[in-house]
Amino acid sequence: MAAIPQVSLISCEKPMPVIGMGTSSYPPADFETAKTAILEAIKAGYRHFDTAFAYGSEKPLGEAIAEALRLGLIQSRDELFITTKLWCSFAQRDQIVPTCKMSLQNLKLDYVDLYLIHMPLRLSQMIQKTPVDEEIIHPLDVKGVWEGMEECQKLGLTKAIGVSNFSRQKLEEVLSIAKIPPAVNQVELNPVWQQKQLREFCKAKGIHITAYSPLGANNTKWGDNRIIESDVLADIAKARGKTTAQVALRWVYEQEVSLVTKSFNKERMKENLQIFDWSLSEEELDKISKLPQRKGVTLASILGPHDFVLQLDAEL
Ligand SMILES: NC(=O)C1=CN([C@@H]2O[C@H](COP(=O)(O)OP(=O)(O)OC[C@H]3O[C@@H](n4cnc5c(N)ncnc54)[C@H](OP(=O)(O)O)[C@@H]3O)[C@@H](O)[C@H]2O)C=CC1
Ligand SMILES: O=C[C@H](O)[C@@H](O)[C@@H](O)[C@H](O)C(=O)O
Repeated sequence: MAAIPQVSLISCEKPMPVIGMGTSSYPPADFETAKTAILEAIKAGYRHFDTAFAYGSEKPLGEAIAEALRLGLIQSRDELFITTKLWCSFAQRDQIVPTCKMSLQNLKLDYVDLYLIHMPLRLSQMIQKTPVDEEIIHPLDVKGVWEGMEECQKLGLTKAIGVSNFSRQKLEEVLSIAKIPPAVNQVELNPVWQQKQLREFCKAKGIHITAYSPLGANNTKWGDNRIIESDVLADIAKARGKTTAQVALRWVYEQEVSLVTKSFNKERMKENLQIFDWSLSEEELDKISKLPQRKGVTLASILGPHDFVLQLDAEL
């Protein structure tokens, strides 16, 4: 297998592997299934894992890391790059540090590598299911919450801090008050939602983009099958002796972003790593650039079609 390239992030000493294993599964995986899949991913060569308080995957990830150390698959936790996210129900100045510590406890770690604000909004209740009632959705106190994130980094609870699902407008708000600028914005990015403008803005500001749902989150309740069923991608794949998924992931990587993709299937997780020893031709890139564009994963599809949420989606 070709080595996995790494990227450096601003305000962070540790480089990030450009491909990470997602851990948000649908339907939600039970503890053992998630832990076993994560261990398989470590065996397959993944060193970057993306979790979130909201996914319920912090505990199985923590257990898988402990087991990987016991088995000698890795010598030290430092060999891994672990990202987790602040859930919207804790998005208040005084709750950020305790919430980060709670995630560390779930993960059985002393620090994470990257801590992200999951979404640019606050929920005034803890939720067990989505969609949520409109009354509990509130604007984010960007200044207070970002100060809390900065405190997490200063305390050494995380090596880097960033955001997720932030539009250009929301990033500008953060940049206007930040002492530590966001290292990463994790957003949906794939051949059918290419995010050209956001990519240009982030590049100019030194904010690294990580693509989520690079395969369009097929077979989940938040995604669709436009990528996996794309004839254009399938034709390129056939001509190159690759799979449609590999063509999509390679295209994402060639946009100078990193990506997190989820597979709990042993063969597919290996397949998804085979994208670093070949490249797409100009002609293939051109065909992909002409694919019809539509956002697949909307905050409204997760939280409900409430005005405030629809407004956030429209900016993204
Ligand atoms: N910050 C945010 O708001 C969000 C972050 N994320 C993060 O990004 C990660 C990845 O995104 P996600 O939404 O899961 O979607 P992906 O685009 O990674 O797609 C995952 C789906 O594709 C299937 N799949 C994986 N590999 C292949 C393949 N080679 N061929 C065919 N099908 C394949 C998986 O099934 P199988 O497991 O059976 O292989 C799964 O159903 C998440 O797990 C999460 O960590 C995702 C959404 C939002
Ligand atoms: O209810 C749906 C799920 O929580 C889903 O929205 C998340 O897992 C999403 O992929 C995310 O990362 O935010």
